[in-house]
Amino acid sequence: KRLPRRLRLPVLLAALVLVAGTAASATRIEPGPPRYLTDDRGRALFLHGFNTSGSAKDDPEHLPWITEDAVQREYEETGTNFVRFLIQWQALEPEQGAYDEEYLDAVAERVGWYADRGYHVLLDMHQDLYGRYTSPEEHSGNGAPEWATHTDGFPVARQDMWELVYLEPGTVRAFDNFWNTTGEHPELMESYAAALRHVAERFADEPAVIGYDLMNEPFGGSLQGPAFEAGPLADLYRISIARIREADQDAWLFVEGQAVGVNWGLPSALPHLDDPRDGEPRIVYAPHAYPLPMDLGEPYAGSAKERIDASIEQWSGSVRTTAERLEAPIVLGEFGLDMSGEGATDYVARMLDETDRMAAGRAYWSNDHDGWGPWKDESLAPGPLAETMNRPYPRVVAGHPVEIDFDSEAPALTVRFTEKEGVSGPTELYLPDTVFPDGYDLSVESAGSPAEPDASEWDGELRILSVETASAGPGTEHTVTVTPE
Ligand SMILES: CN(C)c1ccc(C(=O)NC[C@H]2N[C@H](CO)[C@@H](O)[C@@H]2O)cc1
Repeated sequence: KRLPRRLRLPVLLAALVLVAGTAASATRIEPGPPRYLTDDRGRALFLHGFNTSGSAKDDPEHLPWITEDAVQREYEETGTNFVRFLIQWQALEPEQGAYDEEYLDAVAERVGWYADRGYHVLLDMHQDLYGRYTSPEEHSGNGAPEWATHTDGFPVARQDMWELVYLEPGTVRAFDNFWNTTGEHPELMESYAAALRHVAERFADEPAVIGYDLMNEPFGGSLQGPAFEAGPLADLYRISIARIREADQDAWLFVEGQAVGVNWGLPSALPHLDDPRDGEPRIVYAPHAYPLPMDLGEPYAGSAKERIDASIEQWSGSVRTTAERLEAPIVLGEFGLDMSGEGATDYVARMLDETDRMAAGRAYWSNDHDGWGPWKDESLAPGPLAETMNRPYPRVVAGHPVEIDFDSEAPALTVRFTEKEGVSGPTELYLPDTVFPDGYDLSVESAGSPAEPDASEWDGELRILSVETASAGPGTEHTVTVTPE
């Protein structure tokens, strides 16, 4: 992903031209009351996992490399509870109106591997470069099927840097036809939404499928910034939400702003999206984070580290602004880097701290064998990323979360929450053996005074500590702190 030096300025200028309409002062708001996903007992749900997987883009069956053994190993080495699982429109609907049920069977088999291990699965309708039919062979274009790809004869040239294929005339035209910016293809967005409904029909009764990421890294073609995000992108989301809700009233629906500019930290102009379901809305804001200095090849170290930290601060403020507008919880859908770079594990830990502070979920990009992932090689020997992701975190919190903090120096995991009516069950904490090799010490405070938990239980196999705090009435603040014995 490192940009050749000679390409850095033109790429930056090209991308900034594209996002000119997006630029807006990223007003940082004070951390507001975090919104969060909830489980079937009303507990706040925290998602911690990987994207699975980039390899699906080039796989002839459009499936990720993962095996059931690898899912088991992932839990053993990282304690994750979440997977952003890539699916593709071209595999789902290779011919218009004809869905490939064998593909969905294969997806369901893999969902089962995660379900059997207590994972939450987000099915990500993935695209890069619109699809296979708009990108030269060596670029991993994926997403739209051939029948939905209309380049109108405009060229798509090979590029030294895959991202630049987005700017090719044929790619831009394919997107302009999809968004109906050309006025020539009003049917494509409806077809896309119908495909999402078909997936929802298939998994509506699979409790492990927590929801759907409606489109990966949307690109507006010749329409960029607010005109795109508040225009056809919001329209696609409204149509897709309506179609999915015809099949599934309970899935969480994850929406992204455009990738360009927003991945770097500029605010998204995505508008509030209504959810027609009965009960609380279940829309999730799912941004990606790729700080621009790192996209331009800077390591998270030395003089660049301060600039990257400032970029993360801007990103965090922009994300909060957008999530507040959407009245939605936040799940960071992608963050990642080449783990061979200087400061790589520090960057991952920084993003895990940031999402803890935001009460946000996160999925690292990705679990591939490409130098970015957690495995040293195909033997699934864990590398430095696995060790960094294998970190204490709350899987569920029995109330309204106020603070999630893992202090790696102490070390200590602190979870603070206010008691809420309608919530049942314990707070569940994942405690890796690397931090708690000889057990743990648990302390509980309720309304500021030491308290005894009603119950606590340790599952040594899954390394999960369940803590039942004694009820002291709605609004009471409870603090659970765990330190190594
Ligand atoms: C010019 N455009 C539209 C553009 C440029 C760069 C990215 C990108 O790096 N994305 C970050 C990662 N996300 C994808 C998978 O979703 C990975 O392939 C990228 O590394 C996206 C879009």
